[in-house]
Amino acid sequence: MVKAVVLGAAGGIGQPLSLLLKHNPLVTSLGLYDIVNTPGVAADLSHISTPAKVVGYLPADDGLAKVLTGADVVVIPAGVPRKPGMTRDDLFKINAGIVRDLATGIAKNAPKAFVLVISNPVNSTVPIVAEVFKQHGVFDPKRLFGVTTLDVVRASTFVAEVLGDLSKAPSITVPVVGGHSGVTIVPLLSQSSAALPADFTQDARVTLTTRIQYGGDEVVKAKDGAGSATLSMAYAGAEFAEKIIRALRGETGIVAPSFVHLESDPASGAALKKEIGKDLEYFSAPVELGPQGVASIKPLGALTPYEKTLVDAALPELQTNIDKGVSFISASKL
Ligand SMILES: NC(=O)c1ccc[n+]([C@@H]2O[C@H](COP(=O)([O-])OP(=O)(O)OC[C@H]3O[C@@H](n4cnc5c(N)ncnc54)[C@H](O)[C@@H]3O)[C@@H](O)[C@H]2O)c1
Ligand SMILES: O=C(O)C[C@H](O)C(=O)O
Repeated sequence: MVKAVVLGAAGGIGQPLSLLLKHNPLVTSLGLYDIVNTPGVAADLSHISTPAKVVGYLPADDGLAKVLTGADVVVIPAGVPRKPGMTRDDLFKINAGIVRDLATGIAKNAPKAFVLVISNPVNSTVPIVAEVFKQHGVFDPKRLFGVTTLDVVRASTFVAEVLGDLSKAPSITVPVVGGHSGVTIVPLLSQSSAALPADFTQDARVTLTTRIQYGGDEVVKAKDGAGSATLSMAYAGAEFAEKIIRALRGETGIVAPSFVHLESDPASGAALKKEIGKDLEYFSAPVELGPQGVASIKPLGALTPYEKTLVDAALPELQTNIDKGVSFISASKL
């Protein structure tokens, strides 16, 4: 029995993500929460002939507490998306408070749930959730994940495009590490499971790396004011949620990159800090998942000199983003 909950379920990501979770036979109960429209979304999804029982709540009548009760996995895509010209950090002003309030609800009603944060800026919203949990005395770093899967999905697709064969995309894996914004997104193309062409130049590698780093901007620009990636994000979020669900059901050997607290597995987290040469609290790295959440954080492995410069360039911005999330909660009255 697995109860999955989507907070922000009526939004651009929330609706297709809820559809994909309803389609997943491992989900037996699906709770939807938003400040608008969840009864309609829930009624619609509830007619689909798959096992999950669907319920939808609004804030009235303690809806947040009700939807979270019994949750095993909580996915958070609530918050505003970017418009052209904005950075993810520009969303902090609105989304930080939304994520803080939802995290407070989780801390009170589902403190043992696995929490998957999609709301941007992920590099700051994940620390916000952690700090709220700490203030409520329920923080378990193993159970908190920033969802960076869309970067991994993009990297697989773009490498398959370079190889001229999109049918390879589902089987290509490229670790993408660091964080989830601009320069903090670091694709390790040298570790792609499908080798790039032998004549692939350094210029082409830089272009491909930049495309992965700024894939989000490509969508924001194409949507021209109507938001950011929703459908590809729903796909990526559902893929990551399924990995989490399989791990919590006892399946072993599942590895996926995610933005995690480096104390989630102290030994491998300390080794990663040494590898990157900085005492960061959070970093996105390939994580081995287990029934308790983070089982271990994998090393980045051998990097090319170019990839090393990318990691070095990511570190100061990551530190700033993390500090911003942490200070937001230390300055907030919960
Ligand atoms: N991690 C990633 O890779 C990634 C990818 C794409 C988008 N995002 C982020 O996901 C977020 C959502 O994007 P979207 O396109 O779905 O936006 P959207 O505006 O379409 O949907 C957001 C939903 O959140 C709801 N919401 C707002 N405040 C809420 C609250 N307090 N409680 C519950 N629900 C609330 C809104 O009513 C809306 O339905 C944005 O912050 C966006 O930047 C992250
Ligand atoms: O680009 C955005 O603002 C949304 C998301 O983070 C993405 O990578 O598509």
